[in-house]
Amino acid sequence: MRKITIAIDGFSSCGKSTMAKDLAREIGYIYVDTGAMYRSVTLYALRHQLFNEDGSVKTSELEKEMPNIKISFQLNKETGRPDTYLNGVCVEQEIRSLEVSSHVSPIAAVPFVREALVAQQQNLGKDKGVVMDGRDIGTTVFPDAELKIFVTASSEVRAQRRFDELKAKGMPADYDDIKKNVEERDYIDTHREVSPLKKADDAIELDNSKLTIAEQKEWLISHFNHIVNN
Ligand SMILES: Nc1ncnc2c1ncn2[C@@H]1O[C@H](COP(=O)(O)OP(=O)(O)OP(=O)(O)O)[C@@H](O)[C@H]1O
Ligand SMILES: Nc1ccn([C@@H]2O[C@H](COP(=O)(O)O)[C@@H](O)[C@H]2O)c(=O)n1
Repeated sequence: MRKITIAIDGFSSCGKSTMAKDLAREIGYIYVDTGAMYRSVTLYALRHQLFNEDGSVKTSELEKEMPNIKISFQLNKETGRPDTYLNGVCVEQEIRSLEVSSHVSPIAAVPFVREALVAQQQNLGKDKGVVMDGRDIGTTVFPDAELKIFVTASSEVRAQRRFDELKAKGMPADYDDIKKNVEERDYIDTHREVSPLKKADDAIELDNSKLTIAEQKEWLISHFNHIVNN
């Protein structure tokens, strides 16, 4: 069966990576979480004091540090999913913290950061057979992707899902803080100058507010089958 490129974009915490991971596992494709890459640069910047007091990025310092930031993925045999590594150390937990979530969108708006990560993403997907999720996969990273999905859900639903997830993991969570973070990231991601979050003209939109995880997986597999069988 021919291999294709699948781009899943959308708003924060709407279920993109859940959909992308489920599909990749089902069809035997590589899964790439591009948000994890922006989060890793953010973690590095936090650890190296590369933010100003007001939360803006110390861009010239960060630019000098970019050659020292190496991001990679390794399959976790227990979860069956790729873990994110920053300079050879697994940072899968740390990059999901609210502190990283609160600083990531300004980092992702920096043009040289995007340029470096987009080049790496294009390289990871150059042989097709990849499901990649993010904000600009269908518009910038792989504008020729055969299947493009744009996922949405209300901010209340998204915050509630994230809140439930953190609670289930026994982690501290405040619904209002999470909702505020989700909305702030959406605003910065849709308003930045370089590759703002937007639906590609040829993307299929899915509002999954009222869908279960199983239903959205079935919906996505049917779109995949339609493309590869026609
Ligand atoms: N249809 C759904 N119904 C209920 N919960 C869902 C659904 N889809 C995803 N979730 C849950 O919502 C949470 C956020 O999902 P996920 O991490 O996949 O979102 P995301 O869009 O990749 O987020 P981010 O942009 O922050 O990386 C997870 O706890 C996930 O299990
Ligand atoms: N292709 C992408 C992916 C992510 N971002 C930025 O990273 C943030 C975190 O992404 P998550 O998917 O893990 O939530 C996100 O809010 C964006 O600022 C991006 O710009 N482009």
